Amino acid sequence: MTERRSIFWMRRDLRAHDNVALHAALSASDRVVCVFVYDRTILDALPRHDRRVAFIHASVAEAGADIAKLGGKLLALEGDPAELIPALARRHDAGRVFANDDYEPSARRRDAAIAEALARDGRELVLSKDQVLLHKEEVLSKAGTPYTRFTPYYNAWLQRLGQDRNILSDYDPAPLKARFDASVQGPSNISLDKLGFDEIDLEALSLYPGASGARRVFDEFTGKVDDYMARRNTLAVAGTSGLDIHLRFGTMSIRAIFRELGKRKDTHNASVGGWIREVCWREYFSQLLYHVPRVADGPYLEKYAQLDWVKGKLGEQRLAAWKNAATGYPIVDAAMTQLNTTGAMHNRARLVAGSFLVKTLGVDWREGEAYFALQLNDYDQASNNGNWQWVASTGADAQPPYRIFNPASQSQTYDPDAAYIKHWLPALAPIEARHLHEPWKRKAPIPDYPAPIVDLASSVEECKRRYGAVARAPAA
Ligand SMILES: Cc1cc2nc3c(=O)[nH]c(=O)nc-3n(C[C@H](O)[C@H](O)[C@H](O)COP(=O)(O)OP(=O)(O)OC[C@H]3O[C@@H](n4cnc5c(N)ncnc54)[C@H](O)[C@@H]3O)c2cc1C
Repeated sequence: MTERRSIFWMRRDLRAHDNVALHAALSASDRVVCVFVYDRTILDALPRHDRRVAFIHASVAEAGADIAKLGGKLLALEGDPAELIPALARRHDAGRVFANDDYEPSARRRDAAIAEALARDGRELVLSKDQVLLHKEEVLSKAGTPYTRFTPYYNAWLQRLGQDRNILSDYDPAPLKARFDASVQGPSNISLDKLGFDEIDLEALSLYPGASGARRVFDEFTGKVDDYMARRNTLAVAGTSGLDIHLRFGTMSIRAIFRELGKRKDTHNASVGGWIREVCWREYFSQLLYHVPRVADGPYLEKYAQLDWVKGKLGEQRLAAWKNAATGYPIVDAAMTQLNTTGAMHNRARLVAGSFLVKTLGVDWREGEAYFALQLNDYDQASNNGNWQWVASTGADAQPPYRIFNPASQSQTYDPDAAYIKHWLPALAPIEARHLHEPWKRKAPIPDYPAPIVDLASSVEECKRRYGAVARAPAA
């Protein structure tokens, strides 16, 4: 049955093409009003200079232009969606609001409130799967419970993908373009200045917004995907896809990515398979946050709530040194400099810097999680939380508690020539690489560079004591 009028509400799916909710709205309606809301309840907490807001702004502009090319219009609003969406539905007498599902606890609360407000007026919020290939109850164990270990989840996920090619369907809006409503009054975008944010030169940060940016990054990656497994851990090379921000904001459909990779004759080569496995971690953490939302506030393994973190003045000093790239461990300081200046950080560097904060400095992983949430261009609550809990050994299928990343050996293995360190800390360029892996072994201290803030050997003992105390504690 077609509705007279519907709303398509664009959120973390900043594209017109192959967008499930947009396609659902066009399929079910005579007229579709498209809207994006700059959500003040999220934006008000962000600093003025926020790379993600600039990326979203440019991507909304491109999505709006693409919708206009199809004969429609994207309306941009600013405020609280909990008020704006029901009001817009009333104004246009829309029976249904279509949007793509968001699995974060705060988004689910928002959507539940909006669904309730719409229902009071006899309207409906319709949510579709778009952000991931498989969601919610689609990958469950034989007992019907969510997976809390990655490998069985991955095997079941692969099997499910292999069984149903429709999962990769292309939701092309073009055949339905006559149903776009271009008559809606209001702006197609709002300037960054009016929103209270700075313009940012994204290209200088190698960030290319919108569907065109995603296409550019994807095409570049397909040219080098065969080397993914060989190069993905080398800190000084761009051996990974760089699709993170595009997956985060939906500037490219995950289905399109898989369709295109599937066209290759050698889909099963180790590098493509290895990359697909990494993408599965994203879906694993997404379903985990959906099924176990309490992980947003504390450890999945609840006994680790008792960990005796370094707190008070010492904890604050250590956290500040970590954030400010002043730990005296070049690999960690280079990683934090990359994050602070660009919003990006290599996955291996995230593991090293994360482990350093939690296991070497003894600071609560939630401090690191919160800092990454503020800084990362690709910040995604499920992936960030899941990875921090992996590093801290508190998560569902995390690394063992006594596995501690040694910053010196990580540096030697993944940045042997110290090229990554020297790139992000150019003042250290004249220093020999071996002294940058273990500066404390150098006869004279490195000029103008801090001494290590903790001794590595004692920090290992301290970490074992901290985790051991919980392991020995009687069950609650
Ligand atoms: C402490 C910590 C925090 C992290 N926080 C985030 C975050 O907020 N957002 C985020 O997208 N990733 C996060 N990651 C995972 C990973 O570092 C990034 O996804 C990756 O660096 C993105 O670069 P890429 O797109 O070039 O990766 P590629 O290696 O090309 O991987 C392709 C895609 O797979 C997904 N992926 C890869 N590795 C992981 C992983 N370990 N967990 C979940 N998804 C993964 C991402 O969507 C990524 O874009 C975090 C990792 C750590 C250790």
